[in-house]
Amino acid sequence: MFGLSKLFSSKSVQKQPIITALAAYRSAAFAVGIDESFINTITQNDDKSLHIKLTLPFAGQSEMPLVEQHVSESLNVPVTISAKVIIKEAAKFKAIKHIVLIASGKGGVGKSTTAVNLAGALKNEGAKVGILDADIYGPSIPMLLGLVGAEPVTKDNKQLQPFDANGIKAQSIGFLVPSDDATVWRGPMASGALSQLLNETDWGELDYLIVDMPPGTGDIQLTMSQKVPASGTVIVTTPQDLALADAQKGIAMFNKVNVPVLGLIENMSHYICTHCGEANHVFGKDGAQKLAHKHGVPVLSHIPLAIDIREYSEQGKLIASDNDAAISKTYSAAARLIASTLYYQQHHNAIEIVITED
Ligand SMILES: Nc1ncnc2c1ncn2[C@@H]1O[C@H](COP(=O)(O)OP(=O)(O)OP(=O)(O)O)[C@@H](O)[C@H]1O
Repeated sequence: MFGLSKLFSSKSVQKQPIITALAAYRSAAFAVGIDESFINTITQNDDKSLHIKLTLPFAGQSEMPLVEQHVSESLNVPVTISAKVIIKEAAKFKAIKHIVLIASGKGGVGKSTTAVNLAGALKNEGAKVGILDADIYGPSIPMLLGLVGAEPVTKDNKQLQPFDANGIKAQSIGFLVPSDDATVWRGPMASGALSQLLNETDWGELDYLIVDMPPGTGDIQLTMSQKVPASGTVIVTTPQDLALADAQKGIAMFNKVNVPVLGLIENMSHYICTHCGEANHVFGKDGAQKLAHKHGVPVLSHIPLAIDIREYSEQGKLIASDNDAAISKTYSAAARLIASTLYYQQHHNAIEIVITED
């Protein structure tokens, strides 16, 4: 994409070893390495140390310290990397590049908690992010983002202004409709309200809009999924058999309406004992993995059952945005993987996924 000569500020820099080292980097999100086309400039300092500027086509900034370490060890010189995220794909809806549905087969598995924290993590990865709470049965995003009591504001009496929750643009069906009314909703009504919120909110430019869907796989969820031009869905489940059986119905529903299932997130996957540090599989083990394998989709993350997650949520704070909280790394890794999957889904020639029996 760039003329190679333009990449290097000094003619004496050996280009190929740097390109090779970047290409050889491997992680879940950068499964095929850092492509040459991501390189913006490379500068060599007097002391031979290198500074590499990258433009990432998906949200993945926080992985750069690991890339620095890898390239530095490969070349045996100190390396610093700065990266900005520019998603070049065409917007799929207004100025929104990707809409990602966060769904669950049944209620109470931690879908909304996961949705807001993924939004926070995507923002930390350098992306412009919004969240739309479409859970008509119990819109909890305002509470999770500390926006309880906020009143929606319109611009020129036409467009609804999204709320700003620490840089995340947020909108909720709960601001418009009292949740008690949801019990009498039908599919067309719910999907109409969702379309209205999507259309009439002044989202501006967004890289990722996370939609917190109502739990379940009935008529309402089906109609809503058909209405949204989604790039993909993430299904949240717990390891319990019942939740997994419902998650399976979720996969079937999204297959039916041709929304790609990006993967499963196993929430409340295990509990780390605060005394001995051992992982206890309170609700069962490997269930999501088996389900994922059966349907040829990945497990994007195993999020532990953690008191911190609940406590932050109750205070309207995002644990994923607190770099000091160990769990934030789990949400970041999941967010990078979702962003990378969305990118490679469109640039699929670049990657070949082989699923083996072991
Ligand atoms: N990993 C976790 N560790 C501890 N508590 C969690 C975790 N995930 C979610 N919770 C807690 O579980 C409860 C249910 O979570 P949440 O509201 O996100 O579920 P949900 O699937 O969106 O529910 P609903 O389907 O009713 O909308 C909340 O009290 C939340 O704080």
